[in-house]
Amino acid sequence: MSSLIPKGVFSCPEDDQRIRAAWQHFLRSADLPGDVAVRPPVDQSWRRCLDSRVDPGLRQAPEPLTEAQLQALRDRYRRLLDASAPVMAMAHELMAQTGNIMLLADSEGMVIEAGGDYAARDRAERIHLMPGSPWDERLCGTNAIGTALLLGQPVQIHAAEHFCEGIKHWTCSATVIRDPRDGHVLGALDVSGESRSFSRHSLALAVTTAQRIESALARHEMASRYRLLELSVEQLAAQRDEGLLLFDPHGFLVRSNLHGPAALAARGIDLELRGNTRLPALALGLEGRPSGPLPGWLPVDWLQPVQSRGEVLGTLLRIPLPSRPARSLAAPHPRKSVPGEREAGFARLVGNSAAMAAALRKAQQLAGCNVPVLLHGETGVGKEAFAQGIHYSGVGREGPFVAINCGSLSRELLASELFGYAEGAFTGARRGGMKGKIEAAHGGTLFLDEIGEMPLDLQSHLLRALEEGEIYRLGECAPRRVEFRLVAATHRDLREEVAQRRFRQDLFYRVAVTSIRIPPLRERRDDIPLLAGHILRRQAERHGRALPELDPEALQALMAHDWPGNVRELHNVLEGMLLLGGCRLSRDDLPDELRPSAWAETGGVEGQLEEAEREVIRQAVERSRVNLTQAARALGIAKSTLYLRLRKYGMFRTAEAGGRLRLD
Ligand SMILES: Nc1ncnc2c1ncn2[C@@H]1O[C@H](COP(=O)(O)OP(=O)(O)OP(=O)(O)O)[C@@H](O)[C@H]1O
Repeated sequence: MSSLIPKGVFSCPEDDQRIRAAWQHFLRSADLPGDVAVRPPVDQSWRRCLDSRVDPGLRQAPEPLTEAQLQALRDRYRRLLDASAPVMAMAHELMAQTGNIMLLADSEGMVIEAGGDYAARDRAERIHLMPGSPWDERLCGTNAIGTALLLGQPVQIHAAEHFCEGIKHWTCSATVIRDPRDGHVLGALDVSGESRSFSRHSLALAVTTAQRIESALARHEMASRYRLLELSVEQLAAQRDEGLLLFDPHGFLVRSNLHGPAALAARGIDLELRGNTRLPALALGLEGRPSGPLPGWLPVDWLQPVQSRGEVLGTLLRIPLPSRPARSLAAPHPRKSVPGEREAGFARLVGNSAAMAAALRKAQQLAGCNVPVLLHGETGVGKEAFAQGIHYSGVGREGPFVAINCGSLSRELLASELFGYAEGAFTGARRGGMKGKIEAAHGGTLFLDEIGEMPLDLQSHLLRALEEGEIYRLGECAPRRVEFRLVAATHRDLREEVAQRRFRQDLFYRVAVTSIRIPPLRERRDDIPLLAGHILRRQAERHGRALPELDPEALQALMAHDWPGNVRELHNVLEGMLLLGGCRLSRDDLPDELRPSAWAETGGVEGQLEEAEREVIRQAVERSRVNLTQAARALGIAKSTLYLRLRKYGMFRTAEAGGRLRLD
């Protein structure tokens, strides 16, 4: 991301005359007069211009590219152009009649896009400040685009500060645009106008616009990584004896399967698997093929493009383990689970609804693949139960399962719980220090509940633990090796948290791409009968009670409820009913919030009156043992009215043993 505006980058138009005189002196003697303060970035740039023999009498930048050449350049910079299109369009509108233009340049200073005031654009074209023209400092002397690119920071160049005569009636502010993945400079954003339009704010505008472009780039990047992983996850999860490394279209490593490090080591390939590992040869060219010569150790038939609808989104590098012959790339054999089969770790998760089946299928698929998994869902939907399922069905099932909730601890406590501490690290620290949860999860799974609540600085330490496989206990200088699988959970939208800068983007990439949404109970009401039966059986056993029968009316109420607390709430309700009710659990045994008033959706006073009426009618009918003439008389209403009311409230008059009413 662009840094904040450093000191000394603003021009002082009131010094313009003196700076022009200093420039003339500089051209004569190759040095500045002692009494004029030319700002350091300008002074240094003039000296570079002299060294590069830039012609100070230049009246304009070199001739622009032809239309075809410019188009080819723009194709190369498609990603940057797409990310900046909305802000350039806005600049066009906002800068109308301000005398200012906005320019986007590539990393060499070649202008690739322009927007803003039309009249100013016409005047800018006279000095070739336009798409297709190069504004490299070595060609055009001191200028905001070229100088910002050389310095890698924002800079304002006003009037006489420009090195070449023909540009001295312009004022320009520019900053660099960096690639959010690794911070390398992608290009520059410039705001320019004739010198009378000078404003200090132009530089602020350039910096904020560049930041918006960087954010857009990061969002695009996140979305395409998401797609790439979605497309490759089945292959990465498959239990095959080969190393699989997934690379994005720019040649950055996205993921490795479990055998990746072993396959590299077995073949003596020296490639460290870290978050920013890059194989430049795997950067894809325009036609979706690797753009550079492959390293000697990499035969072309190890490469498999990952495609969607004809577009190549990345590359899967498949490294056969030396003992086995390489398999045909065309015939991958992903491990398939038998339909309906539920792996051991997931056996205690109940539910056959389509939504639950989809979540379970994905969890079983990811369990076999050593990637972090993010579980997304409301409270009580079963995130921890899923995490355990993934652990007990995964490769580390023999190791420990360690859970910690990031939302329930203060920052300090969470830090020491996660990373542990050395003896004497702080007052009250235990003698001998303490092992943290990450170390405790070594060889197994760490379940980080509510990861979205983790403070930003701890997120960096967690990322390091994931990427480098080492942690430092608080107060210790030597790292400790840790190897664990991360399963994280959150109820938050982590993309939004990243956008709001409350969650680190690199950690998001690491954990959120392989995510599973666990649907809330209200989206899978079909599961409630099965779940209710399962919970009642378990609780009856636990409390040494006979298994009670659940009245259909009560079940219907359970199915109609919205369950803000999801399965946990259902569990608590049923346990309470079991302990307080008899051998048949009816609607009367339901807690108040699930009684008819809560499931009748009318709500408010009207709803409550109706509920009261319904209850009076029910009692009268039951007391009369479903003799409706007698019940109507007891209620003081006509029998026909009673019929209408019974229909309205969904009661029908078939009496069960004991004369109870049931819902229609
Ligand atoms: N599909 C299911 N089948 C059986 N039991 C379930 C299921 N889903 C959840 N449970 C049970 O519901 C209770 C709550 O589940 P769990 O603690 O996993 O939820 P959670 O999403 O992690 O909750 P929180 O967000 O509050 O931490 C547990 O007792 C769990 O065993």
